Amino acid sequence: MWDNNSNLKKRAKEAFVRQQDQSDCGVACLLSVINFLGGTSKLERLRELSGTSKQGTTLLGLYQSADKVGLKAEAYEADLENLKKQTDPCILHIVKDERLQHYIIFYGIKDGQFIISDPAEGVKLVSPKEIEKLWKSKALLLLKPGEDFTTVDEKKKYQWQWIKQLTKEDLNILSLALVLGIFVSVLSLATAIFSQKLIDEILPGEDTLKLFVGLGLLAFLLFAKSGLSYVRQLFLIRQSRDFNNRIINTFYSSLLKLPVPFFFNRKTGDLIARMNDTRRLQRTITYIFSEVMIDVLLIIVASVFIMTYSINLGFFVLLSVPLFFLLTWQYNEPILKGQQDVMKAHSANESNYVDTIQGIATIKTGNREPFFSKITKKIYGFFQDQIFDLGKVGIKFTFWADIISAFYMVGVLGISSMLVLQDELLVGALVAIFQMSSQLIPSANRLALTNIRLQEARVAFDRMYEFTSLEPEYNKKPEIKNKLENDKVESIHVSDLSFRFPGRSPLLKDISFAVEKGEMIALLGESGCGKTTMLQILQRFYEPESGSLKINENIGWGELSVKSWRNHLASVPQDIKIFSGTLLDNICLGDVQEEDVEQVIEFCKEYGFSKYFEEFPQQYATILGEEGTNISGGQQQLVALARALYQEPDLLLLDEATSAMDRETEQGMLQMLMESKKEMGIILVTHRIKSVKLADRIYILNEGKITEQGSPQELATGQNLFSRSLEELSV
Ligand SMILES: Nc1ncnc2c1ncn2[C@@H]1O[C@H](COP(=O)(O)OP(=O)(O)OP(=O)(O)O)[C@@H](O)[C@H]1O
Repeated sequence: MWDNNSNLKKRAKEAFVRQQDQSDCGVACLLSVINFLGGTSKLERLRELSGTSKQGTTLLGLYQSADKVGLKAEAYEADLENLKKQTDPCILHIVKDERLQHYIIFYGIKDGQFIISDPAEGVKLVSPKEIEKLWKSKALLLLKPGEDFTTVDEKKKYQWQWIKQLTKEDLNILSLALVLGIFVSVLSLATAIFSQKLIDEILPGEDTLKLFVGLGLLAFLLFAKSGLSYVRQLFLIRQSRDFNNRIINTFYSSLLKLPVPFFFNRKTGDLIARMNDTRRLQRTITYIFSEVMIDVLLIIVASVFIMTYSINLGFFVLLSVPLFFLLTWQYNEPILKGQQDVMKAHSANESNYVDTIQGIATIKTGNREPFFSKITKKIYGFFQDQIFDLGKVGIKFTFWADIISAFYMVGVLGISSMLVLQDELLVGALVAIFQMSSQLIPSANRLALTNIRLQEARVAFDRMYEFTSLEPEYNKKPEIKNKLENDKVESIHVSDLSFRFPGRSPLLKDISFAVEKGEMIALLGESGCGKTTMLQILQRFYEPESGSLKINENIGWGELSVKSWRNHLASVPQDIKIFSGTLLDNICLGDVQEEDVEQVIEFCKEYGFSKYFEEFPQQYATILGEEGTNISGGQQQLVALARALYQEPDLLLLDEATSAMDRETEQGMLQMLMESKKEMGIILVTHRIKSVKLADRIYILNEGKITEQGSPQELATGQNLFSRSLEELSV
């Protein structure tokens, strides 16, 4: 037991996360516990994993999200005596002020008092009596680190490996750029040295020959500097291009491997903003690898050079450099916070653009342009305010950096002038020292800003890494062998399948149904009863909570990889996506080769699509999507149906796939499907009773369960949704 553990309260305080609003108390508790155990996560992610809504989080939602972040969670009902004995943090479900549902954390006991972390108030000691009063439900969630729990240190290690992997190919080119940079910096000191020789030796000696030789040498060095600088810049932009290509490709391809719900729950604008953030990463990497060394060298070389004229002056120069670092240290926090705020506001702004442009028709029909303009103005205004605030911090920083530079330049000039007056320094040397000092200041300034640059890149990197570190759906079970490689799916049997969205009550309960090749079955049910979700589970977008699915009666679902399973099915969803490209591209969804053209045209003729597609302005070459012709909802469904059938699936999932078609087209397509089903099994989800009537079997879903099943003839005589809809149809 943690009795009298004085360190515990301190650790609890360090780990404390304050709730942002009342609905957040559960996830704030969870994040505090994660911090306490040495891990790391984000409120946003926990909110999503736990299904936190405006009403808050259920204990079940917390349990499920804890499991997903690698914690071992156990839910109990306990009493005060059991609680006292706990040696791991526990989230308690309490009722505050007799009405408010709330979560708090119990960490342990100190001097007979309970160490409690309340996300609304902070860490405090509470008497057993008070706990008894608050903790009426006696429900607690015990949390321990599980096998998959990643600590901050481990995360850093993975991040470092990721960065190393990404920059491995750049090291050669960056090293070359570095070497060239060193030459360029040393050569840029040539002017200063020549000025000194000119003023102190050549001009007083009136030696014209020496003057021309000197000028020639200077010209040569300056030309060499320009040439080397040119080559170095070329190297750097090449590295920048290659690095950006590499990082975006890596980021984007790992993004596409993430499970579908990830995209359902994210704003497109936020993803785009994060991709744009990669440039910050590239700039910092280039700077760290190629310029930091140059700045360090320039400061050392210039200081040593100044020391050769005057030791004291050299020390003065060297000692002034830390002042820039001191200043940066002072401004580190506000600049970092400002950068984070700007990045967040940038994401929100991009998301708003995507949202409003995608919803333009709804906005216009409702004459809501003024409202959305106002919202956009506000969001953009907020984004600009964040840039402004960061700019203000930047200006203040620059102001103080200028003051330090002025102090430094006056100091250098003052000391060297005194040395000239005391005949310890020649005027030419003074000019050279002044020139070198002027070159040294920007280097010292840049060097001092390294930490801020690093932090900025770290924020951008963290935002990217958050996504790239998520588990891709394909890799979940890499050892799986594809048992179905050359075989076709002849039948599927779903048994006792249950499913719920994180933190929500069960949506599908013990669902069982079957479909065989040559059959069309229909799922019928009220809106929101889970039909679309069932089809999404079949596509393996979501994992069911329990139940099984057998393919061809003997292959378990888990014995197939997600990828190979999807090779056997095709779907027409409710929301159809038409991609930018020709009609042909949209049907093939891949590299269209010359031989495919004939094949697609033949396929469309055979399946009865050609009479619709030949009416398109350029027939199969008609450009569709964002940059092309807009097509009607019914035409979009025709394209999507052709796309699905062209894949020759064994299982076809149709979710309101003909709802926007005219009666005649719909009848034609249903007829075609009735003929095609000999090659596949079809699952139809529709509210259209005329289509349902064509099914071989109907499954009626009600309140998450299949309440009735049978052929249309069998169900028509009973009392159910199908028979009632039939009656309405005949009225
Ligand atoms: N990603 C999600 N997270 C949480 N709840 C969700 C999510 N997607 C859907 N739901 C909820 O699940 C329920 C079932 O949705 P689903 O789309 O499966 O219904 P449906 O039967 O297909 O409805 P319709 O006939 O209107 O198409 C709905 O209440 C919906 O709000």
